[in-house]
Amino acid sequence: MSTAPAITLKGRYDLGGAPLFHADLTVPAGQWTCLLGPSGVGKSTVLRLILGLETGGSFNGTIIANDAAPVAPRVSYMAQTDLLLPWLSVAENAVIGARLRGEAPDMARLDDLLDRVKLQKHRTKKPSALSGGMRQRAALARTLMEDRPIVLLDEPFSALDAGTRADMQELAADVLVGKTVLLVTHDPAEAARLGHQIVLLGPQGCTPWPAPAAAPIRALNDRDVLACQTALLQHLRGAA
Ligand SMILES: Nc1ncnc2c1ncn2[C@@H]1O[C@H](COP(=O)(O)OP(=O)(O)OP(=O)(O)O)[C@@H](O)[C@H]1O
Repeated sequence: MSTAPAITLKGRYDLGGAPLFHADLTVPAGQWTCLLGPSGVGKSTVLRLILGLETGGSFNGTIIANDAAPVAPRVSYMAQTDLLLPWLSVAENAVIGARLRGEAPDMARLDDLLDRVKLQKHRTKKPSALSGGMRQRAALARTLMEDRPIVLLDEPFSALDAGTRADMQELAADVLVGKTVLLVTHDPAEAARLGHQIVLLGPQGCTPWPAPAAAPIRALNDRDVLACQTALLQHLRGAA
């Protein structure tokens, strides 16, 4: 798999004939960038634009990787909705990418990931037999099965209880070392823990927010993490 590139998205996005946001976002190579902002500002749209998916609006600008190769074919994407296929089991859903490409799935990797997302004993169940948090972990396993250099995550831990959320953050940070990751989140604590870079998206553009100095993934009780999440929450409350 190719080296993780940096990605730059620059331009204006219009929805229904009016501008929704201006963006000048650089996602550094091999690092986590956490994107926050009010509901409806366009965070998921940014991910869909990078993927080249339909958004309902129009983008006038550029999305480029610093190695000049196309971005979309190198992306692994976890959407806000789990997009699990209801007729497949947890394990079959997790390897759907390889199956669709006509490749043999890496079964050792699958076993390891199902252990780590705590779904090993549920691997033969269909999505309808899972809780919301279990479904989200199944979708996370499917995303992590794809060994892609660019990973786009749209609120991937939002349905998880607090303890499992912390565990899954640590799993994702471990598995995605060296990848270029763009994480959309509403959780200031998550951004303070995971982000090499934290960016706030507003109608006028992207504003960097200072991340704690230590390298991610940071301890939950790290003093700088706590200070960062508190300041970020205060700012977001003020901006809402
Ligand atoms: N397919 C679509 N067609 C038309 N409008 C859309 C479509 N998808 C999203 N929108 C609109 O685009 C705007 C931005 O949506 P988006 O989902 O990107 O916001 P967001 O910042 O991710 O919100 P949230 O934090 O609530 O998930 C919203 O006004 C939404 O209603």
